[in-house]
Amino acid sequence: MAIQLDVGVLACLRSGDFKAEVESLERYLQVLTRPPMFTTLRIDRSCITAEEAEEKICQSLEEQSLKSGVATFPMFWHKDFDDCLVLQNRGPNSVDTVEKEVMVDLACGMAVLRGANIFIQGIMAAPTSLAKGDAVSVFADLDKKCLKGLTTKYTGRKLFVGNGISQVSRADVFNAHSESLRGLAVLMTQPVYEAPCLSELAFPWLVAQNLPSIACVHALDPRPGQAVLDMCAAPGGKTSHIAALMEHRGSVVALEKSGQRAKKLEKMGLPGVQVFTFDATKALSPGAEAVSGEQHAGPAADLLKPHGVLVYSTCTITAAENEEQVAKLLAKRPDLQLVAPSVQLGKGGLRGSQLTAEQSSMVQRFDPGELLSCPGPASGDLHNVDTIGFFIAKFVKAGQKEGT
Ligand SMILES: C[S@@+](CC[C@H](N)C(=O)[O-])C[C@H]1O[C@@H](n2cnc3c(N)ncnc32)[C@H](O)[C@@H]1O
Repeated sequence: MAIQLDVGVLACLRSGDFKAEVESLERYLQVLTRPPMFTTLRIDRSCITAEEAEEKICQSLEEQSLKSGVATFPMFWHKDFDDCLVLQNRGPNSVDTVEKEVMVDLACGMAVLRGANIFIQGIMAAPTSLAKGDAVSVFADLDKKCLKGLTTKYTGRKLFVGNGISQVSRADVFNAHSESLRGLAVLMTQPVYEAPCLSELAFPWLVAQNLPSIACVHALDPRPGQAVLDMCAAPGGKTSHIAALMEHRGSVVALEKSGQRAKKLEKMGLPGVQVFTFDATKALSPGAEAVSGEQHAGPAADLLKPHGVLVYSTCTITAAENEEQVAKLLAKRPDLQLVAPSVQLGKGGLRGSQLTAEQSSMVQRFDPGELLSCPGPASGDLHNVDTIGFFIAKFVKAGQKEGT
């Protein structure tokens, strides 16, 4: 698969003074055409020991491997985080297609690239002859144009994601009653990209989470008994990590402006976590006012107590949402000091941003485009770079009193 820019736009950029920008854009487009080559699992070490967790995960991966025939995955503990297991994915494999084709929707296709099997609701089209036990080739509908229930081969743009064994007939899929809609439809036996199937690792003490999100909560470094405010909480990956590092002792207030997402988070029943449907930009101390267009670090600084720690993070790599927000906050709030996290995995800030060299060295920018830079990251560090795009900045508030 390749992502292509409009030829006219590209020619225009190349003809101008944008050579570096075009090169960097092309690097991103290459990286974005494949899934990350690592899966990271966060373990709530307040519930289980490292040895027990590792044993149970290995056992589950071996069971998956026996079912699907896909070999199990090399696994190691992240050297900086004792609650993070890293699994090495594989691919792209060269896989020959078979005659029967099953089309799946784009979201389902993307999940298959990250190790999932196919459930009935993801299927868009299948041949009329499809029977349980058939070998099938699975394609993702790239343009969302495949008609549900199509009986002929789809001829639009499609991405081959691998082969599998159908667990259902066509009638099972398209005449399905609502209760059977959740069933397994295709067990992937020859995926183009191989990764552990996360739905099969359903342990209460395990969360599949991107490495930068894990690094973000470690930068905050919450301790038992403290009080923490999570201002954009759902689906709750970081909230649950905060609660785990606090060993579920202390108080975590989780704000989420979407009622539906807040409800789901509340249903997780995390001990010590109070969930509120609330717009965090309105969570200001009396007398303070939100400035429109500013990110949540505006109000958060007001709410922070003296010596309190504020961690600002985004899952984007744009300077406008990252370095520029940090620079604005530092200019506006002399009581906030930018500090380096104890573990610095992400690279520093963008060159040429509004941050000084010293400030840049303290923020963490996770930028998958680095994978293709020259020289690239050392092979032992690939799992720290082959991640989603992310940004983390940590501040400490000045003050008289002790506390967090
Ligand atoms: C990227 S997700 C956050 C991921 C989350 N921190 C985690 O680690 O699982 C962003 C969430 O912030 C919520 N959100 C956006 N603006 C908000 C606001 N002003 N107040 C509260 N929540 C907000 C969105 O509804 C969405 O659920």
